[in-house]
Amino acid sequence: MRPVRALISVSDKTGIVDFARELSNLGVEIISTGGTARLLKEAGISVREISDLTGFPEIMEGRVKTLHPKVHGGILARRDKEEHLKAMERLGIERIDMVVVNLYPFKETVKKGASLEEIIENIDIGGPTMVRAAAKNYAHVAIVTDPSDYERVIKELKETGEISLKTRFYLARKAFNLTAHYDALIAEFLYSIDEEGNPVNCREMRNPLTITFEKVSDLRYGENPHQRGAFYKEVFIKEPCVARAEKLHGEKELSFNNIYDLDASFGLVTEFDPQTDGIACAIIKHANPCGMALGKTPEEAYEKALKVDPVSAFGGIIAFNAKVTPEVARLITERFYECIIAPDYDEEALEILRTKKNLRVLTTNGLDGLERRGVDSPFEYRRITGGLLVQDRDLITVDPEKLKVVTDREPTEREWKDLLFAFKVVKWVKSNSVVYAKDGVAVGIGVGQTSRVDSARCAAEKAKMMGLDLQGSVLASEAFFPFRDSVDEAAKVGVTAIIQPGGSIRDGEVIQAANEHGMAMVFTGIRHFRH
Ligand SMILES: NC(=O)c1ncn([C@@H]2O[C@H](COP(=O)(O)O)[C@@H](O)[C@H]2O)c1NC=O
Repeated sequence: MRPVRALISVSDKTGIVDFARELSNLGVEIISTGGTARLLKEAGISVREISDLTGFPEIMEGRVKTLHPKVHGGILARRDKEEHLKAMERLGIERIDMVVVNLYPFKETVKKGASLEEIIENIDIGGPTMVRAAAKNYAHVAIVTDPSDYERVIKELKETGEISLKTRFYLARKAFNLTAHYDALIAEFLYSIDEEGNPVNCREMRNPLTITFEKVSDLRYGENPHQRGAFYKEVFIKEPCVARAEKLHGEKELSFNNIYDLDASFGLVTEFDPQTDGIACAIIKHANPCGMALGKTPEEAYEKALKVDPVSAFGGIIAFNAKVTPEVARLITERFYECIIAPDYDEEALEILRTKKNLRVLTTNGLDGLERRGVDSPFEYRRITGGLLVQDRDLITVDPEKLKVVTDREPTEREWKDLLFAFKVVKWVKSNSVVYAKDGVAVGIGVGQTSRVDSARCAAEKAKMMGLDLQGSVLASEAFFPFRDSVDEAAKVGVTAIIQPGGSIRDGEVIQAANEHGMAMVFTGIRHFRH
């Protein structure tokens, strides 16, 4: 296809002057809208105003400028159909062979926190209509939506005098991907507010579901080297998180597994408020913590976390809920870790960490309070073959007022502290999970066994191997105990208090076991399965 006429209407004017000049020099007539036409004319390019083509002025502050049969007839006409060509001739419709459009900056307008009125005005109507029309008619028309394609188009035109079907198809696919993304963003925004523009705190599980993401980068591979991988992020996410994190050091790219583990590590440490709960350090392997502790300083939290399982910690991911200090940075560089993530770093700490070539250092540039988490990203998505499971993120926190002591004995103050700590940690351990805790350290972490009692046994075994004493520890279970066996196991190693959701038909038996062992037991009424 050799283009005779191009319609140019762009919001992002990057590179448009050079592109239009090249087209014009190649003999293509340029038609353009308001601001674009002005810019091109100022650059000395010969431009015909859209109103000259339509015979109709731009109206309603630009709400209607290209929405006209003379525009859409010129784009949509099939050049291989007699009837279409006759209609063009009869109605004086001129062919438009190339459409160069990019859309009103809806995303940017939302992101800058503009008023609802301004956001609505930035929903482009004329642009997507032309983009879709031209993309539909890719057999005859070229649709250019991305400034990074200008060079390719000009090169092809100069070399062959035409834009090939292959290129037109490439451009058309890209164009529909753009309008789909654009409309998905509009829908996403509208589902996040009420009719007056106030944020809604519970979003609908809509049908159909259109979700859209922006590509952050390609990855070297997926979970395994034979799987391809890429990393995408939500467009409107403001919450400090891994998807928005900034890499401060480390040449090596983050891998698929690194990103997944970083997410688990940051999720776990941000369960804890550094001001009220203390400084949290988590060491993660394969999305499970192999070390987790609270401390008064990052170095104290780190040293305690490391003791939980220094063998597994090798090559792990470390996270903090507070600023990384030079003291802890020094300790970290003594061992091999893949990545570290924290809300902030001391300058000197960064310098120390930078001496480790392969360590990737990430910052989330801050920390949201728990109450803000999930506001702009409320859902969790899990793919199954041929489908998608959607659920609210597991953001519930235990309300101490609603906890129920079910045993004869109440937990002591020290036990209470550890119980609440352990229940937050166990939420981030793959089910079936149990966590033994003592003085703010997860001294035994029972990960992902198919029976709860196995998790309890494995964690106790491991603690023993690591020389950690479970005497006087507490135990948290992410789901109820179906039998009394785990309670008996816990008693054997010296557990004195247990926290669990409750709700089993054998709760009576389980409570009786706890009473027999002189333990305190607390029901949360909240289950935290994690698959
Ligand atoms: N209303 C219309 O008919 C219309 N036609 C094109 N636009 C958009 O107007 C923008 C360009 O405007 P200008 O050339 O005035 O700077 C482009 O992003 C284009 O997608 C329109 N704007 C919005 O719907």
